Amino acid sequence: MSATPTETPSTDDRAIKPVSMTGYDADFQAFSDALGASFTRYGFAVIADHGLDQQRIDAAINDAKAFFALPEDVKRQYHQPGTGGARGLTPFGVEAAKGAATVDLKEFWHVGRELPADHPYRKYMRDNLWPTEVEGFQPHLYGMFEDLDALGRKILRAIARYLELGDDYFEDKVEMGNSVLRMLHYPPVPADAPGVRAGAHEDINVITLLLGAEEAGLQLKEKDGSWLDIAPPPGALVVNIGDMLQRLTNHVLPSTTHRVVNPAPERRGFARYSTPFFLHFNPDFPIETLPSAVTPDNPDRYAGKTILAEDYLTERLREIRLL
Ligand SMILES: O=C(O)CCC(=O)C(=O)O
Ligand SMILES: [Fe+2]
Repeated sequence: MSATPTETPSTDDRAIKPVSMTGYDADFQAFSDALGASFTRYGFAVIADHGLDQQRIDAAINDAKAFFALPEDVKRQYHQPGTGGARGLTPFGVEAAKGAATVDLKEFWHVGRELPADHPYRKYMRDNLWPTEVEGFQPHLYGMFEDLDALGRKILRAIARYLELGDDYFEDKVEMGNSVLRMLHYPPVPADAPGVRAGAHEDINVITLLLGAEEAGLQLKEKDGSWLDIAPPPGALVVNIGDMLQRLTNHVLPSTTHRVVNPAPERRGFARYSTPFFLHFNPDFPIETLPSAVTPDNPDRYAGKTILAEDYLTERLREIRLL
């Protein structure tokens, strides 16, 4: 059916409706119900009024842009091949979606948690790398890591409420999580570019908090196989469920396939910058199906398959060519 001139072609009645973070303090139960309903339906939610300090975010994003603008040989000093891409730069043309024939059209920088000198998790987490070429990079990017870590934990309280687990269920399971902030750069796309900016994939972690998706391209896969534009309003936060939480909840909360397609011809000359924060469990957390998520209609899909978060992560990084 073709659109009549009075219709707005981009309006899709399947579109995700934003949930305002102001509801978190005003009516936590209603906020948690709305968020949980969005995750159950899409595996995604769009959060308006997230309350993050915009100046701190802008400072970090500007530093990332300055880093990506450096010469390739300077940037490559911060690439550590064979280490899972956990810290520093992963250059253009390395990461590919699981099973994909072509690589993604992106480069990215990873920041992880800073640990005290003698912390037992040091055996799982590497030290951060910090480029000396961009002044302020370290405090700005680590500030953004901490802000998103704190917001992610708040959002997990709402997810715990929705799942009737006790609001602080996730607290001690993620407090030293192996989370990473990914500063992503998708360079301008030539008219004949093969592949897509990011191939269809699911996120590995617990939840992902994504800023910067207002530059078009992000789509989620509906159950009928069609692709739905996510198109958040400017400044909104996109949150999605990752495979670890899907597994813990026996797929009650789905980890939905998503991708970033190349833009329309008039936007192909523009770079895209986005910043997912992949919130992870503590590395030694055993992911074991929640008893409350097992019902006669939804029998345990992972009976006898308890796996440590760290082992699950390693398995998945191999699949996406980062290990
Ligand atoms: O760039 C985006 O909007 C999404 C990126 C993404 O899905 C990812 O890096 O896992
Ligand atoms: Fe993703």
